[in-house]
Amino acid sequence: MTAALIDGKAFAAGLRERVAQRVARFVEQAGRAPGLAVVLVGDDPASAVYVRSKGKATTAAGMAGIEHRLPADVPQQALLDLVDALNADPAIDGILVQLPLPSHIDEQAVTTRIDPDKDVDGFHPVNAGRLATGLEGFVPCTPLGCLMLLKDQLGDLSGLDAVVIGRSNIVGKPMAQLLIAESCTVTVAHSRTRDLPSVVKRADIVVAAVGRPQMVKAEWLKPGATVIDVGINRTPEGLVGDVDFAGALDVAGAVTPVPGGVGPMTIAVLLRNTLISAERRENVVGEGAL
Ligand SMILES: Nc1nc(=O)c2c([nH]1)NC[C@@H]1CN(c3ccc(C(=O)N[C@@H](CCC(=O)O)C(=O)O)cc3)C=[N+]21
Repeated sequence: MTAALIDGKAFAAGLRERVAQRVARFVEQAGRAPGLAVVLVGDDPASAVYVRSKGKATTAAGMAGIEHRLPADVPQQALLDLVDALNADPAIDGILVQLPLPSHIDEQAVTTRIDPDKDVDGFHPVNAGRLATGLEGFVPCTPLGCLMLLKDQLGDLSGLDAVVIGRSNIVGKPMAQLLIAESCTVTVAHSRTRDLPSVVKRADIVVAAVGRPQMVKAEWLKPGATVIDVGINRTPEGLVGDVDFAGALDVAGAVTPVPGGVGPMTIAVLLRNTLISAERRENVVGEGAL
């Protein structure tokens, strides 16, 4: 084994600590805690687990976490009405509607209903457009967490060859935008990409976000590459990423584990985004780096 392990869990703990310190300053100045509303529709056990750990992390950072649970058969209009109420509530700085939603609900209708300036997930098309054009806005938590790990590991990314595997609106596309903004040469690969191994071979940075267990093989990697594994796949053998982790350890320069890599960063960045939303909404100048 030659690769360094990228300890996302430790980095996320540090970020949560820095957020908590700035939250304390915010509370002094604004006279209230930042508020994050999390909406969970139905009772998918995996979603319930994420929502619970989000709730715990929110409280630990000194923020107010408000959970709304709706039955799986809730009419779409009732969900939209709840979003409207949260948009109008001055104590709420961030709104997260846990995805996926039941199939009778149009996810786009819900995502676009959230006030873009409370959209701490960064899923609203206005925030996607802001990211694409270099305007300030909310950036989706998972790709921003990946970028933080990359910059911590590599410093300046400018000129590096980056391959993003996956083109989702939630991870692949915003990840590519972030890497373009860092002056990487970015390739976005996906299920129709021809000869993925040779595309990956060129990359100094590989971000795997496909949702297929251990799809990215160690032999594809350029020796010394930095590998960020966004995949969280539940298999009979346990939780595994999109990368052949054991193999990558012998080829890569650095690699994120699953669990303990990108996942914890997603929650830490969510708290960061919520704090920044609160500071903007109350005109509080944040002090101390995040
Ligand atoms: N509107 C919305 N925003 C989200 O950000 C969102 C969502 N919907 N729906 C579900 C996915 C999933 N997600 C994760 C968060 C933390 C871990 C995490 O902390 N994982 C740990 C533990 C994994 C485990 O044991 O299950 C790890 O990777 O080490 C994983 C996944 C946020 N999501």
